[in-house]
Amino acid sequence: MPTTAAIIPAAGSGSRMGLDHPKQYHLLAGIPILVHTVRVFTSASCVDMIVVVVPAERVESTVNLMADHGLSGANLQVIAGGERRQDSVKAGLDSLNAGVDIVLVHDGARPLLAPDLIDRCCDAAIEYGAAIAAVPVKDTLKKGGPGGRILHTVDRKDLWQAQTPQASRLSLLLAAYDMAGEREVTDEASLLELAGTDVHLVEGSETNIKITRPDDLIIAEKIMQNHETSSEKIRIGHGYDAHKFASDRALVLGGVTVPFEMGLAGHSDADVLTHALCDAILGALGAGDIGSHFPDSDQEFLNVYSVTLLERVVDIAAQRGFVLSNADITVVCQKPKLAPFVPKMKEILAEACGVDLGQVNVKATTTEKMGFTGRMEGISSHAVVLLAKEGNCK
Ligand SMILES: Nc1ccn([C@@H]2O[C@H](COP(=O)(O)OP(=O)(O)OP(=O)(O)O)[C@@H](O)[C@H]2O)c(=O)n1
Ligand SMILES: C[C@](O)(CO)[C@H](O)COP(=O)(O)O
Repeated sequence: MPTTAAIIPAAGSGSRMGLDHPKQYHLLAGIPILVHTVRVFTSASCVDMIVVVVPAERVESTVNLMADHGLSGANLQVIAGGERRQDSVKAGLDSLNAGVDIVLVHDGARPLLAPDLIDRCCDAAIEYGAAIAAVPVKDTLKKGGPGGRILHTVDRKDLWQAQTPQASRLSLLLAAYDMAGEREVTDEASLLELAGTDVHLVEGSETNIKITRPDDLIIAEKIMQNHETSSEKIRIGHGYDAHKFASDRALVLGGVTVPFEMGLAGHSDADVLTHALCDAILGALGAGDIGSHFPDSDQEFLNVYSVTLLERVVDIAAQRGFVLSNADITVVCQKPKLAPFVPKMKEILAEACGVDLGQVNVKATTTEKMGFTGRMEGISSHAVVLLAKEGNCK
């Protein structure tokens, strides 16, 4: 298979959207538009590498943003764009190594493309040299003149509205750029046509919209709701943690200080039950674990009340549009007996997660003196959670 690179131009200012930030960073269903777009390309089997082209001042923050959403690695590069879309695309082309055969250019502001459209554009570029996504014009078109007067009607027969991806052999697009010089274009096909390259049409979709004006966000939200697969509506996660007993510590479990002659060792308050719940939520999000978000090398978290960490984890989920549907936690503890404290634990954890009491369950068990917990070396805990997209959890 030819080596294929995707270039995602996302360095625009989004002036027509009228936001105080570039539209490609605006949240769509709780996730930045650009993250949605890049995610589709990371799942495309024909794409070997992705170059995201962003405003120069946002390169570093975009790298972090992608990593926060589990998008990182040698095959995902973020580089600075240029003044015009075509300059940003050229910056992407210049970043590619000579081994790339096919290049797909796709607007970062088009997050709703279907993965199969990427494959079809790629296949067409391999077959014909160049191909773009497009949809047949369905409205009657008018040429407007001064004062909004109609000059004439444009025959819409055989007219197509160009979209992206716009795909071609890398060599053809580089040659087209060389030939075009400073000519202003609004898509790659224009350059290829000017260079005499036959460009083929691949039927796209009306849902592959470019988010350009405020109304487009309303349309995109609705399309996203219909697109969301079950994995984007609900997410399951598991968390596990264990801590050793320590004589000079308080025993904190589920946010409750439990009277006992020993506590648990740890950088924080070592609340093993709450840590397992944090890891289950982060696991459901694909967002790492408690150690990656609250490192035990950071003085900020020395002896921290772990329920405050849980609140921050719940915020991370909320930023991605997820709320806790329910949690089931099992703490494995030979001694002390925890049953009297379970109701308070549930109350504290439910409040921290912003859910009803019935959505958080806490169970305590011994191991009949088997294993490290049975030998009173420490306490462990498992947690399982179900997260749901806002509006889908009841
Ligand atoms: N200098 C530029 C201008 C645009 N783009 C990208 O090209 C795509 C399509 O451009 P458009 O929708 O016009 O985005 P903006 O230029 O940001 O919008 P506006 O024209 O409203 O300012 C977008 O993903 C945009 O980020 C880019 O990478 N570099
Ligand atoms: C490339 C494109 O999306 C095809 O429709 C369109 O030309 C981009 O235009 P913009 O003004 O840069 O959004």
